Amino acid sequence: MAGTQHADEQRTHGQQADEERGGSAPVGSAGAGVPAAKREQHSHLAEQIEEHRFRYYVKDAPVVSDAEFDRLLRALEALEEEHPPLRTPDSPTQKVAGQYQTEFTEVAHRDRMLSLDNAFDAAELETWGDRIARELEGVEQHHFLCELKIDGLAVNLTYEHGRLTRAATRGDGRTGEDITPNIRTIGDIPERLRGERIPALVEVRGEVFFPMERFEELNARLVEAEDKPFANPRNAAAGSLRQKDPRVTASRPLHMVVHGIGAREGFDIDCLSQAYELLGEWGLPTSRHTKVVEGLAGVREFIAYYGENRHSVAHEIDGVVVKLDEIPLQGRLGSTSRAPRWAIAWKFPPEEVNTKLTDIRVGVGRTGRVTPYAVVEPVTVAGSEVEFATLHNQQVVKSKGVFIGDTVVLRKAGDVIPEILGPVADLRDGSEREFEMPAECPDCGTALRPMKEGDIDLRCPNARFCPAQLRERIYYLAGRKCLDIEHFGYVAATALTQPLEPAEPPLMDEGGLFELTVEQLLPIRSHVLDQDSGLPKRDPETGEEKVVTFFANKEGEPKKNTLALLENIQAAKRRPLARIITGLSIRHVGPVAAEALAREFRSLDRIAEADESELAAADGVGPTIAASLKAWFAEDWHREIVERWRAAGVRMEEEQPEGEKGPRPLEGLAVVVTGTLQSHTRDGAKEALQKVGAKVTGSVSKKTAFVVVGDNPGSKYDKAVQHKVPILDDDGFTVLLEQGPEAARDVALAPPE
Ligand SMILES: NC(=O)c1ccc[n+]([C@@H]2O[C@H](COP(=O)([O-])OP(=O)(O)OC[C@H]3O[C@@H](n4cnc5c(N)ncnc54)[C@H](O)[C@@H]3O)[C@@H](O)[C@H]2O)c1
Ligand SMILES: [Zn+2]
Repeated sequence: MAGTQHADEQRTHGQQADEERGGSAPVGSAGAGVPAAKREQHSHLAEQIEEHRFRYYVKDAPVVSDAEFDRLLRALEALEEEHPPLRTPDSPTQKVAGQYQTEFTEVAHRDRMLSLDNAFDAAELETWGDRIARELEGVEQHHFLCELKIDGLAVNLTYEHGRLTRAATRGDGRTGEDITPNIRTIGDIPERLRGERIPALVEVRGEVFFPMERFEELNARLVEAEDKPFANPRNAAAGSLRQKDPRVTASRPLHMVVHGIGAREGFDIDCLSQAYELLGEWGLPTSRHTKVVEGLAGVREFIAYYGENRHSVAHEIDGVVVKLDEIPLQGRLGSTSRAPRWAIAWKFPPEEVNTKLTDIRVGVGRTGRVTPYAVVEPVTVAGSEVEFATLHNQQVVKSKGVFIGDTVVLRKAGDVIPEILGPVADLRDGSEREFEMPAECPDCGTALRPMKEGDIDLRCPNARFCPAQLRERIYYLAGRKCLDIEHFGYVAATALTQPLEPAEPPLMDEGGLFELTVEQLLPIRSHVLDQDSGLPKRDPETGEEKVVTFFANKEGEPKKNTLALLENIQAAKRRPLARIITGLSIRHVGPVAAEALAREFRSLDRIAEADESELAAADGVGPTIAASLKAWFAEDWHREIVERWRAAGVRMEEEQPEGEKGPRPLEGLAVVVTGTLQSHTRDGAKEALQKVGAKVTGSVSKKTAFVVVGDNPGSKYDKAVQHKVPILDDDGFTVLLEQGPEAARDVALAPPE
């Protein structure tokens, strides 16, 4: 079947549908016989929908979420279902988007561009599948082509003899906007098709999208230029493509994925999936995530898979599109005025909602970092209720362009913490205000400041007495990454550091952790704080702040968990050294750095005594961590914590790992390895040295015991000569490992003349 023939047939189907509906509505008195209230409701809804479509398709700045828009459209459909005379051909339910006057030249599509019908649940998908089966009775076989639904905007690319001659938006499906110069700036889209069997004509349909990970950067640039930021990446895609000046489009990271074909000449093809293969060979960006399946079971499997793995794909997806793969069968099913009958869109639950940004507050973290966060009118998104969203720092608040009082687009994708995408700027009424970072710590009143020049983050410098910092440190210390103490969660950390009663908290800093007694715990009454905001949680019924006696039961006796908690705290003293180090909350010393420190120095005292260059030279440590360690140990109260822990019996030395308990003749010696050795790889040499107790460091100093040099040793060799450090070659290295330092010194190389 020739492509153009198929296109004509589709057009006829559409027109028929239009005419049928036109015939059923009495001309000049749309909705006659329908109660006036219903007619009014209908026209009000229709008006709202048209307004939203205009904002969405023309201004690229919708003011309601897609979910909200879909609700309105469904309400209109329900009304028309109830009162069919209301379903006139110009109803928004019967049209593809709509036709608007824009600054672009109008161009006709050779073949109509349609929208898609939706299936919102399994039953609707089933109904669609049944209908296909009914219509195709007698047909031996049909297949479903499953694709991802990309959240962008549809474009129609016309290729004539392999040359891109025109590109247009969807418009009302018959006529779109001419965006040819803009499309030419998109790198994914070839100017000329290459390869074989290039047809005389083909309309290629696809979705242009804006990658989520580049979105923040775009809005930051717009805000800086005092332009309006976009509310989400789909609007950014549409807004970037529909630019009068194609140079602006060229500056935006737009991409496209092919999802259909329209009119064609000299291009006969049986299946859409085969068409995609050819389009891919010609250099067009096709999707790797399509699949041809036989029955609805296969469709359901595809939907389930991408429902679970929605974020494993490079672009944002908002559903799955299922199409009949055989093109002649598509023609047989035809289309309505707005959507093909041979395809259906399965929508995933929305990840974006609109809500009000009621406030921006700041929270104080474990290291004193003060982080702004958004307080929003509670909304449910991706299955959970969201009240807060992180804003990272004052720079991020600025670059997102959001004001307090704005309606904002909030996104919660999978397990990721909720974030604010952007403001719905068109809804501003002038009462919104810009966020200002407070000058003082909200928990202790100390003046905030950056800790280093050039730091964006502001911190509360009152590390010792700031109650928020202590609470967060204690919570972290008891947590998974450190001491991993069961029954010691956020409520316990709050109760121990900032109780309502007694006036003096049992923990003034982390030093007292292992000395806690049951007598100290029983009288504690405290708030239950929300971990995201640090604010007291309230009783949903009375609205009062929740106060708990966390450790004692009604009789004032210790709860079972309280006793277990105390035991667990004692047991935690024997955790590996790296976990103890991590628990000290030293800046830049997370679990990985702590592992490195424990491995290289094997004792907390040696870390405290090491000088900065020695620390910096250790593998996995480096200058930033070294400086931070020095600064930490310089504080008296920090050293007091260590002493109290030592007295309580906390592990201060790394135990020798099993299997490494052999003799350690090089214990404490610093050795540098440089150049390529014949006998060992670099890592192998290091391991061999560490096994016998040596400390492998990265730079040569007076304290270096040996420098082992291979081929092409570089400057470390010169340094060794300069500091008169014994130099060993491959053979000398073997002597060092097998016979020890005395023997090695004897075979050290003579310094050069
Ligand atoms: N928030 C608002 O104010 C507002 C206003 C109007 C429309 N909308 C939103 O726009 C959407 C409705 O627009 P619609 O009529 O384009 O319908 P649709 O988005 O539900 O489906 C049709 C479109 O899906 C796209 N698509 C993506 N991947 C595809 C694939 N693999 N195969 C085929 N098509 C694919 C095409 O662009 C096609 O035109 C809804 O999500 C609606 O919520 C929102
Ligand atoms: Zn503070």
